[in-house]
Amino acid sequence: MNATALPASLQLNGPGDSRVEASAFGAHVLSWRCRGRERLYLSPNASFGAGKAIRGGVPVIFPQFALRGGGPRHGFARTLTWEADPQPTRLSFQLRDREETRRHWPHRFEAALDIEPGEDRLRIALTVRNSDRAAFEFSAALHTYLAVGDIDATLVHGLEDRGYVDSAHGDAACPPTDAPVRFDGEVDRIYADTQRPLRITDGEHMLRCEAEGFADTVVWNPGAGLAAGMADLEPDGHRRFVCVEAAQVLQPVRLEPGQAWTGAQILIVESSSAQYRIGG
Ligand SMILES: O=P(O)(O)OC[C@H]1O[C@@H](O)[C@H](O)[C@@H](O)[C@@H]1O
Repeated sequence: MNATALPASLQLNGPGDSRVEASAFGAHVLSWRCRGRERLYLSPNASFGAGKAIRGGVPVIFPQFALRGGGPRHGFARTLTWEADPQPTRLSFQLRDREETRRHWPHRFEAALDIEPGEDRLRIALTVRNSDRAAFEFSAALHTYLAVGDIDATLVHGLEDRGYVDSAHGDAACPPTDAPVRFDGEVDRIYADTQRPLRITDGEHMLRCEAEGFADTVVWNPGAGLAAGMADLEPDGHRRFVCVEAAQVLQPVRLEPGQAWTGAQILIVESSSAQYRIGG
């Protein structure tokens, strides 16, 4: 990690060799090592600052997704400093409404991010509570950058029978492809109602990805063309990650005063399996 370009971080060892690192800036998971290797991609060119989110790890998207709202792209949560409250078995961060948040989104809220490393897994949970006197709606996502050996060999399994919104092509509604998602250029899709586990393979390794509370899944890789214009990505950096995001985008969450919502993403290391190899 480039220490000068990234904020200070907190570390926590879980069972086995599981070890997570996260920053209070954005409540951003920067690293998760498990079973002998780093499982998240963090760009060596990543930087942070006012309105500048860290490229890689797990950005927290709240209270809006992309430009679907009047505030900053992907919301303000990923570029504000949260309050750290480390616990023995998890890293916890809290964010409450303040002048900077009310400027973009005029609601009183409490958000918490809990990051819990297990022997073969990482659980990341976002909780939002309405502390206002009126109902509000929001979108959210855990914008996870999974490390892969090579994007050309990477497949996302489990979405074969789901239609999707193609954000790369004017939000066109597309039918199911009956095949794993593969990457040979920009892929930017929102899949609705994806309740089952997904499997991400890169020809060598396999990760299972589960979600609770989040109804949608966003799959994103910029491809070579867009990546070349991203200053905080290393040359060919797009080859080293795929974003599989647990998301609530197409149907925003509505909370009445006093109500709370929790969405979680669980990443689970699985051993490689021939049945998931390309062409297998
Ligand atoms: O560059 P950003 O703001 O972190 O966004 C990265 C990508 O995030 C994804 O979630 C979106 O679907 C893409 O459209 C977007 O390009």
